Amino acid sequence: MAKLFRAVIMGPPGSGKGTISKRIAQNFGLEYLSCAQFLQDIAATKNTEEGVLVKTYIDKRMLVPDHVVTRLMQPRLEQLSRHSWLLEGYPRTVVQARSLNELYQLDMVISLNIPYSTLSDRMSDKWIHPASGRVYNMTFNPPRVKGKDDVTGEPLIQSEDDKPEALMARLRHYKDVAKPIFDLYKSQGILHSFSGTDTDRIWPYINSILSTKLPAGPSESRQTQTP
Ligand SMILES: Nc1nc2c(ncn2[C@@H]2O[C@H](COP(=O)(O)OP(=O)(O)O)[C@@H](O)[C@H]2O)c(=O)[nH]1
Ligand SMILES: Nc1ncnc2c1ncn2[C@@H]1O[C@H](COP(=O)(O)OP(=O)(O)O)[C@@H](O)[C@H]1O
Repeated sequence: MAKLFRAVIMGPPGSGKGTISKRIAQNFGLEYLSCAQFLQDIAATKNTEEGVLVKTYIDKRMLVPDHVVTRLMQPRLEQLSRHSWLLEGYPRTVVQARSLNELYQLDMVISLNIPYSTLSDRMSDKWIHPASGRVYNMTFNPPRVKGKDDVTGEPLIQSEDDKPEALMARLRHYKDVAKPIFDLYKSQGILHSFSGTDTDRIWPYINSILSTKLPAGPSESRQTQTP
């Protein structure tokens, strides 16, 4: 069996992690696991102490404590142990990064470096379908019918979190928390940063570097969600 590939994608909110992850998963047949989606699914479906705890943090827009996320992620990653994967939104703290390092040797960490003004413009154009987490952008990937989710036809909303002051605070937080994670991955020689204002311009660089490490594959990809 070919060596399995382990990758992580990082970037501030709105930097295009989800958009690029889907392209990577489609082109290279990796399993793509969004930690936020995974936690949201647990909060929505698991009526356990852990599910309720996770929901409390998500509702308060606070990071779920490291030991809880790590405990939940470990068995999920175990399920994917025979696949190559791409993680989005995990690790989010250096403690999570160290826990992940103890379990897996990462091959590549992709960091998206997008200017604030671009993030802010994107957010003002961003609409979401709250029930599914599907994300639209009125210029980049508009819904088929204005203001309606493509799958359910339900109304789309704009999130309070994406308004300018909230975005600035989230960005500041991201920078503080991500810095030691970058230092760690830099010291391992696996950090690759991509800068720019357009996903479509960054994508060819990511695609070409991944092509040197991975065979382009018939897609076994799907976004992996709840266990
Ligand atoms: N205008 C524009 N919007 C983009 C671009 N790339 C992604 N988006 C949109 O920006 C928003 C954030 O992208 P997403 O992939 O969800 O970023 P994430 O928060 O890092 O996962 C979404 O509404 C995307 O459709 C781009 O190059 N240009
Ligand atoms: N790696 C993680 N560690 C802790 N909490 C997380 C992690 N990833 C996601 N979350 C939780 O999921 C929520 C939604 O995550 P996300 O969609 O990335 O939005 P945000 O950019 O507002 O954090 C976060 O507010 C947090 O409660």
